Amino acid sequence: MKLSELSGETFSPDPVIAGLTADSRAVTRGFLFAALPGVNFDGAKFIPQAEENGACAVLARPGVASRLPIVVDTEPRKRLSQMAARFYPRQPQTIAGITGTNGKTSTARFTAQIWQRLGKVSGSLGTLGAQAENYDRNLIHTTPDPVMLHQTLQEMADEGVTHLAMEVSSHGLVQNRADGVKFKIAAFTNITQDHLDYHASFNEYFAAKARLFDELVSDEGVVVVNADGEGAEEIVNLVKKRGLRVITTGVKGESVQITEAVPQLSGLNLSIVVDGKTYVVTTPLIGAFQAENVALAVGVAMASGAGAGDIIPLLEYITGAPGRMQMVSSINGAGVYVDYAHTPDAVATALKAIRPHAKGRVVTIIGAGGDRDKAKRPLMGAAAFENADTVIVTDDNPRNEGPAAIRKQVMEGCPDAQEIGDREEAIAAGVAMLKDGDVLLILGKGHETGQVVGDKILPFDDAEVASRAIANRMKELGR
Ligand SMILES: CC(=O)N[C@H]1[C@@H](OP(=O)(O)OP(=O)(O)OC[C@H]2O[C@@H](n3ccc(=O)[nH]c3=O)[C@H](O)[C@@H]2O)O[C@H](CO)[C@@H](O)[C@@H]1O[C@H](C)C(=O)N[C@@H](C)C(=O)N[C@H](CCC(=O)O)C(=O)O
Ligand SMILES: Nc1ncnc2c1ncn2[C@@H]1O[C@H](COP(=O)(O)OP(=O)(O)OP(=O)(O)O)[C@@H](O)[C@H]1O
Ligand SMILES: N[C@H](CCC[C@H](N)C(=O)O)C(=O)O
Ligand SMILES: [Mg+2]
Repeated sequence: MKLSELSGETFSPDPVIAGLTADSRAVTRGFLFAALPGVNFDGAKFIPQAEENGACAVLARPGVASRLPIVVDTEPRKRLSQMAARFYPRQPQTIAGITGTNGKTSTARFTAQIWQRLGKVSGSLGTLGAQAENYDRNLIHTTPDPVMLHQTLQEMADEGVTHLAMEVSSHGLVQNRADGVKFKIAAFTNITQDHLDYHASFNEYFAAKARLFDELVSDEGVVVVNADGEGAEEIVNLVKKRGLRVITTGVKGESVQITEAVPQLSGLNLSIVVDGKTYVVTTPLIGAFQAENVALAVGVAMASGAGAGDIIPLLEYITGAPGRMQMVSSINGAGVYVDYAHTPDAVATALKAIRPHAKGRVVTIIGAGGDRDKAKRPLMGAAAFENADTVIVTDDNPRNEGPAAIRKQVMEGCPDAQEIGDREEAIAAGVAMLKDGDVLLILGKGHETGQVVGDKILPFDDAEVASRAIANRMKELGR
């Protein structure tokens, strides 16, 4: 594709663009290099390196000089997204963007499963990568950079995917990563504290999420809102101003109303009312909060044109996302679970959700990530203290921070907790204290397969480590 076609402007010379990237190190011959201002660097600094690597054009803010043809834009991130969408023009026909602090991955996975059982070729894209029946791609971010994103959307469309449920993170929204995506549906889970290391205030965090609803979803789009989530009312008001159709879901939902969500030992019984008709269904999911995510997924499927009577019976077959309230095994009649809660609200929610599964004590293991929102750490500790009987504080991706200092901040919220820095030892200690009827809930890493220490990723999988700890404990006990 020529630069003029890609940019919509006239250029002479008008080079053929072989690819796009915002990383000078990834430039090869014939690429357009997008020089983006970032948190650490101004990408303009890398134009010489991009040239050396074979770049034939540049995208940059006004005032940036280059001897290559240059596309100038005051919003280069937005422009890069538009260009990526032109370079990779095919997208699944129906894309639902899902945002919110907690529940995006779960809702995206549920939606894709519903569509699949309705006979659509469906997929999901987010924290767990991009997946469809014949497609599996690992992505570095929940919402990848626009080039990787549009390449993935095109590959999925070419694999026949027509229906895609896609997570849209607040970082992705601020950085315009998804501005070229044609969202027919936008869904909102909830908003509570997270990422205040990156967003200057909670209001800015909220404004980032709101972009999906006031700017990105199409004018003919449908918005689906979990009415039980914090921030729901604001989102509903905002989209009503735009005149978009709104579907609200949850206990307070008007379109998809949950009238009962009763946790069972191995599932969740739900009563859901749509258009005055009550549907009763048992899902195999653990955790009362999953009712919110399931109802939201039902709303998204309805927004895509399916009927409640076709959708709701399918919930019987829905499976949870890996690492979300996932039962690993049991020992001494005590269940061991792994969950991805890494915000104060998620910690409280997950622990409350596991309580009905414990006849005895709820033991939890918790840590907080380094180089991320520091203010949430004591709040996560306090949520653990308030909702568990025994708390062990350990490490969770210290990244470039001192792990002891992170643990100390978590322990401000739960001073009586046991502190065991080494995560494997912490899990072994948690397993060793279990008695008949207890539950151990290991929080924070969910599906992750590594512990990020400095710039190294050491292999670490909570479910695997917990299984090993259980096997060792059984040996010790002579079973
Ligand atoms: C805070 C944040 O989101 N930063 C992302 C952002 O970095 P940045 O623009 O600030 O980059 P920078 O380091 O200042 O560099 C500026 C520019 O120079 C370029 N550069 C840099 C060095 C070089 O040698 N050559 C070069 O061209 C960079 O590619 C960049 O375009 O753009 C980079 C390129 O796309 C991302 O890798 C980087 O993600 C960082 C590593 C990250 O960890 N992001 C996380 C927090 C994130 O995005 N998380 C969200 C939310 C997860 C959730 O759901 O909770 C996600 O969607 O995953
Ligand atoms: N509706 C909800 N309300 C509150 N907490 C929830 C909800 N859904 C999930 N959680 C909690 O949040 C954790 C993460 O869930 P999930 O992965 O679905 O969210 P996410 O929004 O995709 O997170 P991330 O931003 O890290 O990608 C779960 O393991 C659970 O503890
Ligand atoms: N998507 C989340 C992942 C957090 C997972 C937790 N294990 C951590 O490292 O804090 C984030 O970027 O905040
Ligand atoms: Mg996610």
